[in-house]
Formats: sequence, C-alpha cells, structure tokens
Amino acid sequence: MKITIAGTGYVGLVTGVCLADIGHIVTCYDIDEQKVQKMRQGISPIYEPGLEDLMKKNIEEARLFFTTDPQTAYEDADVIYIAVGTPENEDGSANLTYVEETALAISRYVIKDVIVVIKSTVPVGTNDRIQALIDKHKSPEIRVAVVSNPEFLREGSAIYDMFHGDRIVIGANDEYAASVIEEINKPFGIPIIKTDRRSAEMIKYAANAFLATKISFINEIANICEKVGANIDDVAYGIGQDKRIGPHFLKAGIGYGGSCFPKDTKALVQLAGNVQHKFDLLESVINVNNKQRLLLYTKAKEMFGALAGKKAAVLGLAFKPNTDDIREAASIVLIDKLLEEQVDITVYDPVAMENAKKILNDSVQYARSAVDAINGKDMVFIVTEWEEIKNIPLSTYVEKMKEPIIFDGRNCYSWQEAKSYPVTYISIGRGQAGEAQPLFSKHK
Ligand SMILES: NC(=O)C1=CN([C@@H]2O[C@H](COP(=O)(O)OP(=O)(O)OC[C@H]3O[C@@H](n4cnc5c(N)ncnc54)[C@H](O)[C@@H]3O)[C@@H](O)[C@H]2O)C=CC1
Ligand SMILES: O=C(O)[C@H]1O[C@H](OP(=O)(O)OP(=O)(O)OC[C@H]2O[C@@H](n3ccc(=O)[nH]c3=O)[C@H](O)[C@@H]2O)[C@H](O)[C@@H](O)[C@@H]1O
Repeated sequence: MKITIAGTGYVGLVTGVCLADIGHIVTCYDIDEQKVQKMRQGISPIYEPGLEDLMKKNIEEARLFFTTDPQTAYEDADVIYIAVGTPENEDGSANLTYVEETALAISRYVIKDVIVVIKSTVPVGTNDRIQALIDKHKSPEIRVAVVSNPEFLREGSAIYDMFHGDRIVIGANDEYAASVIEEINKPFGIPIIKTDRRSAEMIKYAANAFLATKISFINEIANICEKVGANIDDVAYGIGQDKRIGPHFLKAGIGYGGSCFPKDTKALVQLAGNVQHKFDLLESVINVNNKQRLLLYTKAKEMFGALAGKKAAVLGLAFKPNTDDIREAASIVLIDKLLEEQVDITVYDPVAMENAKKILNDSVQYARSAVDAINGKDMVFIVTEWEEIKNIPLSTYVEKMKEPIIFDGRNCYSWQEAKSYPVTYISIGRGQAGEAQPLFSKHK
C-alpha cells in the first residue's frame, strides 16, 4: 500500500514512521523545507523517544521517503493521511485552514482513486465538509473517500502508543474505504472500532475532554485536601483502586498543558455552543485548570508578599516529561507571572530549552544543569517531573540554597522525605511540610 502523510509534526511523523515499520511504503510530505531536509538524513525535528532510530531503520530499508513536492506526494498515493495542525482560533474554535489547504492540494494533484484519512483532530462535521470540498475540486472521474481516523498517542510515549494503543477508531461512510484502513492498521494488533465519521470525530474530543475532566477533578480534590489536612497521594490511590474510576490520570499538579487538552476542550465547548448547548461541566474544567496553572505563583506570593528582586529557578519547561513541546506549558504561564513581578529567573529543562528560547528570549537566564539553576536561589519551582529533576536529592537544595524553599508543582518528593530535610517544601494537595499530616502515607 502506498501511503502519503501530509504534515510531519508529532502525529504525522510518528504515524508515517510506524506505518513504514509495519511494511507500508510511506512518503511524508511537509511544506517546511528545513524539516524535510533534516528528516531525509534520518534526523528527527522533534524529541520523541525511539523515533529517530525507527526513522533511520525504515529509510535504510527503503520504506520511508520525504518530500516537499505536493505532486510527488499526492498523485500516486493509494491512501493520504492528513495530519496537519488544527490550532485554536481566537474564539477557541478549531482553525481548519491547514486541513482545508491540504484538501485543496489533494484535489488538484490526485490522478487516481484515493482514500483520504483525516488524522488531525477536527470538529464534528469536518470530514463531511472536507469530502464535499474535495468532491467539488477534484476531476470528476476520480473517486475520493474521506475517512476519519483520530489519533490517541501521547507525546513522549508516541512510538509505544502506536504499537500498544487501546483502540484504533475508524469512522467512514463507505464500507470499502473503512475496510482498507482496517487492513492497513491490522499489523498493529490493536482493537479496531468502526463507526460513522461524526461519531469518530466526537470520540476524539470526548476522550480528551474526559481526561481533562479527571485532571481538573483531582486538582480540585487536592486543593481541598490541603485545607482539611488530607493527603492527595493517598486519596488518589484510594479512589483509583475502584475499577470504575481507575488509577490513571489522577495525578494532581499544576494543571494540564500541551498542544491538545487546552485547545480541544475549548473547541468542544465551541462546538456545543454552535448547537445551542452550553457545556457547563467542560467550562468548569477549563476554569479550574486556568486557576490551577497559577497555583505555584499564588503560593509564592502568599509566602513572600513582594517578589520583586527575588531569584527563582524554574525546573522543567516542557508541558510534560519526555517531550520538547512547550505549547501551553504551565512553565510559560508561571514565568510570565513571575516576570510581571520582576523576579530574576533562571530556567532549566533537559530537552525543551531551545523551544523555550524562541518564546522567552533573553527575559530569563538559561542554566546548563538543574544544579546550576538551583545554586544561590531564593526559591525553586518544579514544573515538569523529568526523571532527572525527580532524582535531584533534597540534600542538593540544602547545599545550594541559603534557605531552601521549594514549590513543587508535580509532587516529585514524598511527604515523609521532604519532612526529613531542613527545607520548606510546598507541594500540591499535601499542605506545607511541618504541618500535621497523615502518618500512613505510602503513595507518592
Ligand atoms: N501532538 C499530539 O500529541 C497529538 C496531536 N493530535 C492532533 O494531530 C494534529 C497535528 O498535531 P501535531 O502533530 O502536534 O502538529 P504539529 O504542529 O507538530 O505539526 C503540523 C505539521 O504540519 C505541517 N503543515 C502545515 N500545513 C501543511 C500543508 N498544507 N501541507 C503539509 N504539511 C503542512 C507543518 O509544517 C507541521 O510540520 C492536530 O490536529 C492535533 O490536534 C492528535 C493526537 C495527539
Ligand atoms: O490529543 C492529543 O494531543 C493527546 O493529548 C493527550 O496526550 P498529551 O497531551 O501528549 O499528554 P498527556 O500525558 O495526556 O498529558 C497532558 C497534560 O496533562 C497533565 N496531566 C496528565 C495526567 C495526570 O494525571 N495529571 C496531569 O496533570 C500533564 O502534565 C500534561 O500537562 C492524550 O493523553 C492523548 O491520548 C491525546 O492523543
């Protein structure tokens, strides 16, 4: 099967590489010349564990190709995946410009029957609209079937997720097109759910909205725990043992970020609004998250009053560990607030520093290591729970800071451990070290 992937970002590149790895001939197409040049040499433009090795292997085995030429990309393909970005518009709705541009380019260049798969996250009804758009612009003798196949991978474990996902969703109005996409995906050995296009589109938004809801819920419980002297680690563990609730996505922290939950929750609120449904629950989830992202700043403000002139280190810039992605990262929200207060900021992240520089420029200092960042600071904010950051011994804070004050937004240390060091340790949902806390907490 000859497959083309349009858009080689976090989703497109991983999809292309993994489809090549299960035996398909894949051409990845992108408008970004620089990216394509890198990828041709087997260099991944993004940090994603395992991706570069798999890229190199499939380039060498002549199953994976890259191009910036739309004609080469589209004219000869049996199946074309659209994996371009769908960022948010100012009003929160999804911006479909890139998807539409791709659809028009496909209409222009295809010369044989083809299946177009929309992998990008798009509002319900978009697959129908793209089908109509392509039908209007393509040559009349060519048949194009549009199929929805939303993606559920997580950044940082994208390759693992492609081979071990919980399900693959195929939404089609055409039995034959659905069966072709099913065949393509069979080697992954993941359960396949077939449905109509609109339901497939809704499954994607509902899944992300539900996961975001779990996070805001546990964050609210954490905020209450702090006030009533309970420990969120034990509470999350305790509720997670109920199979109906499940143990995943109950990690309290400073809110969800990334390129998808923030934009997809807003897009679903918009989508509901378009059909006169006010999605009160999801609006609250978003509001809770917006507040949660300011929590460390609020706590620092409560502790210090004025922050001007203080020296702070921010550890972790990526929106989560194992990625270089800083889109909608909690770090940026926190840093903006600290800069408003004229705090002198030093940042460190194992891989996201280059991306962060594009946004933060010279408003902060960039440390070469976490320990360098901590050295001589009045306070440290832990924002991303990289292994490297979690593994910093608390004794290092004691050695490197005059008066160690740690605001830990990801509960990297156990309550017991923090209590045994001369540090002021403020975390999420566990009160402040030194206050009365549960004696039996075993769960970090
Ligand atoms: N990042 C993630 O973890 C996930 C993202 N998604 C969805 O997948 C879609 C893509 O997301 P990302 O991979 O994060 O985007 P991204 O922003 O990393 O990459 C998009 C790529 O598309 C390229 N592009 C733009 N216009 C193009 C065109 N006309 N033709 C060819 N290429 C073009 C860009 O140059 C860029 O390389 C979005 O709809 C997103 O919501 C879904 C699941 C997971
Ligand atoms: O549509 C998407 O783009 C993807 O969005 C998320 O994946 P991702 O954004 O890569 O990362 P997650 O691991 O879901 O984390 C998202 C955010 O939630 C936060 N989070 C996650 C889990 C948790 O228990 N607590 C918590 O605060 C993380 O720190 C992070 O900021 C979903 O997990 C994927 O299934 C989906 O495909």
